[in-house]
Amino acid sequence: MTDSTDSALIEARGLVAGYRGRPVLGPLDLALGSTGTLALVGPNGVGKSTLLKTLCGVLPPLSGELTFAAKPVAASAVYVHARRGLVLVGEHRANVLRSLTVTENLALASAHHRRGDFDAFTVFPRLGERRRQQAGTLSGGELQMLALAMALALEPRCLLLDEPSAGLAPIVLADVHSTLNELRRRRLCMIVAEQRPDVVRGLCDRVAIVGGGTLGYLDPDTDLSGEALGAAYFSTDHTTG
Ligand SMILES: Nc1ncnc2c1ncn2[C@@H]1O[C@H](COP(=O)(O)OP(=O)(O)OP(=O)(O)O)[C@@H](O)[C@H]1O
Repeated sequence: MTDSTDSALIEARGLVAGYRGRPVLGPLDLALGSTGTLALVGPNGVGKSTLLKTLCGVLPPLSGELTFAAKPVAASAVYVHARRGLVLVGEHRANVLRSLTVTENLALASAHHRRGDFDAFTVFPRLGERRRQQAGTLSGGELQMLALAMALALEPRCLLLDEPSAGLAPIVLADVHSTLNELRRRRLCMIVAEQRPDVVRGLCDRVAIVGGGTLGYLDPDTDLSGEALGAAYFSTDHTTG
């Protein structure tokens, strides 16, 4: 189930994640190649966000080793990791500055843009229609699109997404889902944390249930509907992957 560690873009060994010395998750191992996609599913409070924040260097690990592109991920500001291509879109879209317009937010993100050929308004035409609107007045779906567009402007090598479905109506969610599918087709490395397994169905080549302080890997063809997921959770070998 584990990608070859030789080619791992992001790799954790004996990683323990938590806050102020108190573990939430771990020790766990994780290795994902440069075109790998991994879904982390599980209910509220099991540690999905904690793991994403730790993997992207926002939250220092309590112990263990963590590398990105074969270099240690040291605790430092988000932009330092983003410059290396490790980009988190957090649950509360904190990368979006609410008092700035859509265009201004995209300009800020593009200031770090390496190639300059990412056109947010082609990928998200709806954002083009709202370009002069203050981000704080966007709908939940539009805000999610802006957060995603700003992350993509950084040309990530690995994109970490926390609850992309949060607060979205089904029709907007379909848009976000098709964007994520397109990113997968372009072979972007992604880790997507979701409470809703239906959101990640077909999106990732590996699926791990987060629970009991570690990850339990599932067959990607596993039925991820509610009851089946519960059964899988209890039958899964929660060993490291
Ligand atoms: N800043 C923090 N300080 C201390 N404990 C925290 C902090 N943030 C989260 N926790 C705790 O860590 C545990 C895991 O929370 P986390 O947000 O990672 O779970 P989650 O699986 O992402 O849940 P959700 O789906 O609700 O976002 C919870 O018990 C939570 O209370």
